[in-house]
Amino acid sequence: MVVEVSATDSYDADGDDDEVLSKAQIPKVARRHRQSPYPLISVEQAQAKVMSNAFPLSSETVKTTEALGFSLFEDVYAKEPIPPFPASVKDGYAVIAADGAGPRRVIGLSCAGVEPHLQEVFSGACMRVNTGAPMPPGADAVIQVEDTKVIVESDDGSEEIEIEILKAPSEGQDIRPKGCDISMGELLFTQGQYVGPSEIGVLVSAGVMEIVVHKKPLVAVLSTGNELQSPFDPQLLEGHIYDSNKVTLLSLLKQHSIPAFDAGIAKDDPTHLLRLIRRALRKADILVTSGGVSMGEKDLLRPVLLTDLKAKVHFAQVFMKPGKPTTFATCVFNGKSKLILGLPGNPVSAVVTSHLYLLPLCRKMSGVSDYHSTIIRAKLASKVRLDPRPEYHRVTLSWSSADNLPTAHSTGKQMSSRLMSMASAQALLQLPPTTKEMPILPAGSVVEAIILNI
Ligand SMILES: Nc1nc2c(c(=O)[nH]1)N[C@H]1C(S)=C(S)[C@@H](COP(=O)(O)OP(=O)(O)OC[C@H]3O[C@@H](n4cnc5c(N)ncnc54)[C@H](O)[C@@H]3O)O[C@H]1N2
Ligand code: MOO
Repeated sequence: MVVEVSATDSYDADGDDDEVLSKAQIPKVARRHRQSPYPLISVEQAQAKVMSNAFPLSSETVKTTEALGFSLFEDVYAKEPIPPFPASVKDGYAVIAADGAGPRRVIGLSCAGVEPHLQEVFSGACMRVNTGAPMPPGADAVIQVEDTKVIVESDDGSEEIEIEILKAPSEGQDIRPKGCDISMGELLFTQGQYVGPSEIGVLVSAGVMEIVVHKKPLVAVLSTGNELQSPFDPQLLEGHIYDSNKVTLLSLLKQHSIPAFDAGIAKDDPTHLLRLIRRALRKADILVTSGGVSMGEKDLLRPVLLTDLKAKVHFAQVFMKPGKPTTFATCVFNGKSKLILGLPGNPVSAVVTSHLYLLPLCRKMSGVSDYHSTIIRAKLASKVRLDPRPEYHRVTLSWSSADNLPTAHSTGKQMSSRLMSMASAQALLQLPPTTKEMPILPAGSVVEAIILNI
């Protein structure tokens, strides 16, 4: 049984890709394997093999404003306190709390965006303040405008001369002291933190305008199969289909801020496949292919990887639906480690396995410490018939405040060719394989669900 083929040799890609010929021996159709020579492993085992082969990449410095989707290479500390000055929380009046309730003379205005007022608030006086404005010296409380009334105004009503405070303020009321959100030098985020929109906001507000991040892996996406036509071809030829996997996978990677490029469509010809793989591996850290990994005589990926690229195939059969023939290999190409995920060609299989293997792998290689997908529990809206393989059933989720768990609604027929089942999906239910005792899960059953797109 072929289980793992050693990759001690490095593949040297010198020479023109257009000249190279595959040496892969493709078995004659009558002599092909009738059973896969690879053991059927669990999803957990497959994930562990993929993750243990993720290799760290180097770091780079980026502008914080352009850091969305990166993860921090090192801990980051605040360069400024937030707020940088004691600030009013309300539109109202800066006062001295000890003066209590009663009349006050209005001596001026401190509004957001001006330098802290030099004029001091003294006993019996107050200063108008806006939300976010610096507190004037002398004042130790803010009284909101709702708790005051005007006693004397200027003739034209454009100035308040005297007001009455209706409720006695307490010291510190409605003031954000300097550094109360974040103090100067405080640890903001530790290394491995994913940089999302709010992290960028925190960093910029604390004066951190550049950060050191992990480089992201570059992914090449390759489709395989003679039946495939580019979406840019004006007319679909007989017996052909549009290559939807490549654009779906490229879009998925884009959605997750992972850099990726189109590596083309390989014909069912080992030499053409090898040429496109070589071209892709010259640049990419990870090569993702779809199709050509099952039991057909045109399933050429593994022979080419093993023979021509001296790759080590870690697994090629996973006990899951969809995604059974998912293949994972590693090789050394031009002296550099490369990871190859051979996803099944069926469109749903390619997307589901991307969520289970490709995205966590990319997150881990991008340095994200929490690279696992989020899993919740959900209740089935209706019964489901279980499959002999553990199934990743596509669902939408709804929430009613009367329930303690979200409800999962199937997206309909779950054939791995029907991408519509994935189109509106918000989660993948992790259904157990069928047993004699339990062929069906009844409505209301609670199952675990992988949340998509977060
Ligand atoms: N004898 C067996 N046959 C099959 C088995 C098996 O265990 N024994 N497994 C089945 C399962 S499960 C899957 S999944 C598929 C996977 O096959 P391949 O990965 O080899 O994919 P292909 O045969 O190349 O294509 C399958 C299907 O997907 C369409 N396809 C392929 N690429 C694209 C693309 N880029 N865009 C859109 N659609 C694509 C292709 O035309 C086929 O219809 O194998 C089963 N067979
Ligand atoms: O495992 Mo295949 O991916 O069912 O269609």
